Amino acid sequence: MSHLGGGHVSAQGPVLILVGPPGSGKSTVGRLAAEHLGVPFRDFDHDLEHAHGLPAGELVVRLGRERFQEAERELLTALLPEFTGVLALGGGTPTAPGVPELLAPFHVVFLDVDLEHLLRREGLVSLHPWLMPNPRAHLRELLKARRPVYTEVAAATVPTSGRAPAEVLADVLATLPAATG
Ligand SMILES: Nc1ncnc2c1ncn2[C@@H]1O[C@H](COP(=O)(O)OP(=O)(O)O)[C@@H](O)[C@H]1O
Ligand SMILES: O=C(O)C1=C[C@@H](OP(=O)(O)O)[C@@H](O)[C@H](O)C1
Ligand SMILES: [Mg+2]
Repeated sequence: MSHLGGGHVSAQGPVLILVGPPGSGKSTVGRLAAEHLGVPFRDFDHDLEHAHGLPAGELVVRLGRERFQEAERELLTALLPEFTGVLALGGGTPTAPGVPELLAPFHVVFLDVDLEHLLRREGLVSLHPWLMPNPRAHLRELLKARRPVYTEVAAATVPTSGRAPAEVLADVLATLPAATG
């Protein structure tokens, strides 16, 4: 259970927010969850791309991590009050300064994955050029550093290693408060 969120789910804003490392399945499962719930789906990486004119993975390289995170916080601040569907965040978004506080009123679920399964996920390096030159070492450190942050902002953690998106979806839906689940 999140210390920041404390289970206070806001009536306004996204009904569900997915967090987790790149390749954990936030976009895939988020889309399925929105379909199941009959609400709109929003991929935060696409919002960033739309606002800044470059795919999120390239934007990290172009702006550097600090300015990328400022851009993320700014966009998220604008989006949260006006979007009521399912939101898949970027993998690094919860680690941007100020973002855990922004997420606190909402129902956040952490999609967890272990390193070996993550490395097998399709398109990982081409979508995330900043993982080069050693994606394995980079992801190992990234998981170690970020797991506490994901856990802190989320009300629930759903394991995804070796599990199909439909199985993950069922677990995610089961975490929702009764009125929306
Ligand atoms: N549970 C899963 N098992 C295997 N592959 C998955 C799973 N979830 C997603 N994928 C695949 O992994 C890749 C990354 O998924 P994506 O949803 O884009 O992750 P994220 O948005 O968290 O970066 C995609 O090729 C997707 O089809
Ligand atoms: O983990 C990260 O730092 C990032 C993850 C990406 O999103 P996905 O997790 O949806 O791939 C994207 O926002 C950007 O490349 C940075
Ligand atoms: Mg994604």
